[in-house]
This record gives sequence, C-alpha cells and structure tokens, in this order.
Amino acid sequence: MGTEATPKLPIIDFNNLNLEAKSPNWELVKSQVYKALVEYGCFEAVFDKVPLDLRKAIFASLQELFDLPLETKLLNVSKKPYHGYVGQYPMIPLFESMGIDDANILEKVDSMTNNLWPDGNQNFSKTIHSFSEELTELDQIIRKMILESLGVEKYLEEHMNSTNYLLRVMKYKGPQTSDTKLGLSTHSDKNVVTILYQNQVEGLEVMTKDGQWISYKPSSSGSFVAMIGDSIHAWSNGRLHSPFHRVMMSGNEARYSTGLFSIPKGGYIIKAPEELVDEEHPLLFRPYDHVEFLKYYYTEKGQRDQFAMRTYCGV
Ligand SMILES: O=C(O)CCC(=O)C(=O)O
Ligand SMILES: [Fe+2]
Repeated sequence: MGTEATPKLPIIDFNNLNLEAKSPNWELVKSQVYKALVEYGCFEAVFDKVPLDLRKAIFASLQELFDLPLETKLLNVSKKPYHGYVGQYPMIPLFESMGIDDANILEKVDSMTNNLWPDGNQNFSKTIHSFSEELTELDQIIRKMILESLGVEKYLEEHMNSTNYLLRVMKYKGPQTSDTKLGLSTHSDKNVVTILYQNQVEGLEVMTKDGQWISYKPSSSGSFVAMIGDSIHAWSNGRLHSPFHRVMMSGNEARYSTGLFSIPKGGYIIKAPEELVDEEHPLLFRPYDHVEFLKYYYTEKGQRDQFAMRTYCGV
C-alpha cells in the first residue's frame, strides 16, 4: 500500500487582483478557482482586503453578542428558518447562531443592532457591516470567475441581482473533553457561495468527493473558506461540486465563526443556462425556486435527506 497524503483544501491568493482588466493574474486565479470548485467545491481564500483590526474586532463583537442574556438573543427573530437565533438543539447542544439579513446594508445592520441594544451599539454595527461589505467583494469576484469559466458571463448581471446576503454568526461551546463532539451536523449548503471565517479554534471538516474528511487549518488570519452551495451545483448543471461539511469540537475553548451567504431571492427561478445543457451533459435539476425548495428542506423528512435537492427537483 502506498502512503496516501492527507488531503488538504487548495489555497488561492486573492491579493493584488486587478479587477478592471482581464489581467494574467485574474486568469490564473480564475483557473485555480474553477479547478478547486470542480474537485472540492471549496478552497481557502487568502484575502487581506479585510484589515487586521477588523479581523480581530469581529470576534470581540461576536463574543459581546453571544454573551447577551438568552431572552435578548431570542429577539433576533426571522420569518426565514436559520436567519434568526437558533440554539440549544438537543442533537447539537454546543451550537448557537444568529443571523443578520442584508448585512452589507448599514441601515439593516443598525436595525438588528438596535433591536438587541435599545441604547444602540455603533461599534457592533460598524464592525458587522464593514466586515460583510468587504466579503461581498470576495463573493462577487468568485461568482464572476465561475461564470467566466463556464463561458456564460452574459448572465452575470442577472445572476448577481438574483441574490441577497445573510451574515450568520456562530458560537460553538468547547465540549470540555479531549474527545471530539459534533458541533454542527454534516450538510451541504443550499445557497450560492458561502464565505466562512473562524477564530483560532479549529473544527471545520470538508468531505472530498471520495468520502475522506479534510480537517481545515487556516494558513493565516487572512484566510477564509469559500464554498459552493447546492444552488450553484444545480445552476452549473452539476459541474461544480457542493461539498458535505460539518464542525467537530474538542477542548475547552469556544469557537466563533461567521458565514457570509449569498442566497437566491424567492421568486427567482434557478435554471441551468442552455449553454450548459447538451447530449453529453443532460439537465440534472428541473428549474426551481430556492424559497419553495427550502419549504421541503426544512420539513422533518427534508432535514434527514442529505440529497434534498436531488429529491426535490432532480431529473
Ligand atoms: O462554523 C463553520 O465553520 C461552518 C458553518 C456552516 O457550515 C454553516 O453555517 O453552514
Ligand atoms: Fe455549511
């Protein structure tokens, strides 16, 4: 038997990208992004555009938020599942999360903040908003690179306009044991692109196509994880992989993480462009509305279904 190397997520450097021109560097990074998303559905993005003080401030803000009394955290409500406060699930007791819809729009962040801190909390609002705003740029670079790689950039404007952003912030309590405990169950994301960021406590694991778990270890504090959701898997007619992932926790320290999710708007029909469907690539998913799909996904059956998208609209 040969010694198989432990699999590792590809690392892609997004610094010094010339966004205006189709520079050689843009083309190089684009080919790395496409290859990583076909093979892993996921990569580590080194993106120093988010300044160091903001990278530190975000975790201080998260701690301040999760330290609020439970009755205050419960004020973070949303009609959309998983966009408001969740926690104390019997199956995953370590996990707690809150959501900020349209976190790239200052007024929206302010209204969420004022709901939790009636006297206001400028510092919190500013941190969440600036952080989200910087990361929407990375989301848009990645999506532009995807459409260009697929040769369908003529849909770029429609594609970009078809989504909103949600910043979800998470806390995983340390299980106080050296054994590993489940922090967040195995799932694939349902949205377009997810950009994850975490404090110094590791725990994210991403499954390769052949079923091996990769334990993610950021190579710098300017490292983010970019991941594809099922909606781009469907839209790309299966070309891009949407990976299973989970969070495993050990030790005493709390893990704080953030996820910026680009999410298809309700009423928008996700449909693979005709350029991506031919005899060799028959249509894999019927056109669908993301919000309608979530109604199935959040049923008891849908929650147990690891291939919910296939069940819902697979051809
Ligand atoms: O906390 C993390 O790093 C992962 C969170 C995640 O997978 C999710 O929120 O969908
Ligand atoms: Fe996820």
